[in-house]
Amino acid sequence: MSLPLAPIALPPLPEEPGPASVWPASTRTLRSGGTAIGGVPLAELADRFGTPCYVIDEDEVRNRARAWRSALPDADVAYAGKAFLCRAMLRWLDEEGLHLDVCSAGELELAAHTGFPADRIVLHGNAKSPADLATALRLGVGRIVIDSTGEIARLAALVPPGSRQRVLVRVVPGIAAGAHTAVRTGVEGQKFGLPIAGGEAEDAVVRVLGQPRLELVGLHCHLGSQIASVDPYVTAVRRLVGLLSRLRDVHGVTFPELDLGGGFAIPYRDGDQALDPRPYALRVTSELALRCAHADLPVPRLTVEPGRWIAGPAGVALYRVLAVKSTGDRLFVAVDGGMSDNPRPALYGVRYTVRLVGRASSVPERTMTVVGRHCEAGDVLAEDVALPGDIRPGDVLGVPASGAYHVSMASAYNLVGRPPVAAVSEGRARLLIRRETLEDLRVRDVGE
Ligand SMILES: Cc1ncc(COP(=O)(O)O)c(C=O)c1O
Ligand SMILES: N[C@@H](CCCC[NH3+])C(=O)O
Repeated sequence: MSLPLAPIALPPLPEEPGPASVWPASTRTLRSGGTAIGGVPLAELADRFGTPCYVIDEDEVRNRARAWRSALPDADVAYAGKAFLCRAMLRWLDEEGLHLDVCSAGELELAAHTGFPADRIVLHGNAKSPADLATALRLGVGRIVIDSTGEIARLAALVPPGSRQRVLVRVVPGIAAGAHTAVRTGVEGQKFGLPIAGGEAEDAVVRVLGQPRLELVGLHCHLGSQIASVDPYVTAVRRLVGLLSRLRDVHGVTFPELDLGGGFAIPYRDGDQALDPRPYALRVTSELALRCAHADLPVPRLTVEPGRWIAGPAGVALYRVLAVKSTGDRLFVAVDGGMSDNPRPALYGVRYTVRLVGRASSVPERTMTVVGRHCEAGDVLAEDVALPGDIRPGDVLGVPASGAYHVSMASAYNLVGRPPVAAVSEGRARLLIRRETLEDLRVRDVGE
């Protein structure tokens, strides 16, 4: 078991934050020409665990969790488990003092199983099942986020007599932010939350206040994902404080908490914009203090919910080249994974970085497209990337920024089996999640 690391000292904030790297901070180029992470050569990991394989740098996860905690020492930092969850990850987050955002009974049960404190868990979901709500109440989660009006009485009826469940109401502030329409949740016309503009948010607050078994502790909003600018969050603070002010004026209530969700951008390729927690913290907390002072409201305790920002840059996907093919004017490098372990290029058109990580090459680079092994022409992992011209079957390729929304969104497409996850730290590697075997897939098939 590794001990918690000493708190990292963050360097003073530069005027203009420099570009963030797409590789974990522990990445080194070895004398052999290969690449190591957490002190472990990636080629060694590919041999030991097979490919495709996901590698997660424990110290990178811990340092990124600490970056948010030290940027916002008076706030709660709730890691969004949907980005990537497993028992070891939960332990690291618990040791780093984070809270946890879950959106299903499955994520909740896993957290409970590892002993993650239930009062530090917040349950989300636009369509929570009876099992989600029952599990949340049985385990005693700290907060449940109300996402629709119909959910209010349904939840209240499940709360045992004599107790109260703390809840937040998720509101839609009418702010378009995020890298793709599929991940923009701050605007009206999508399935999450209750709009401020249409009055649905205020109506829900009034209904929750009418339920003695629910304790409304504040508002929640989540604008979307891959947001690189602090501006939309500052606008969200203004709109949410505007609603808080109205709720106090009209209904005589004030709340102790405000949850601004996550969505903080990371780079996938050199030059991509990333969100830095320090300017976020500075601008969001000063805007909140200012707006609350103007409205004569108590300043609520802030919660943020980073998922991708903590897990994404800590993960590297490893693939082995199976085929190299030139057709027309295009050069394709086909690897042994693809859209079943990384659906993100197909879903959102995301562009990734790829590096030859197992050996050196002095052959000049050529532009090629790295594709997966699945039965779709759209199974492209990285379009038009520069790789050494002598790439050949057997080579190991590494794809950084793969720690969030890959393994957690992996599928059984073509029955290839989901990849394993190995953790690296201080020169050691250990398996966290084993590969899904053909036997695992077969045992679910119980009919004739
Ligand atoms: C409610 C909520 N909080 C937090 C997150 C985490 O988002 P991200 O991983 O982009 O930080 C999500 C997913 O977008 C979400 O739906
Ligand atoms: N799954 C998305 C983002 C949505 C996050 C959950 N609300 C991604 O891969 O980027």
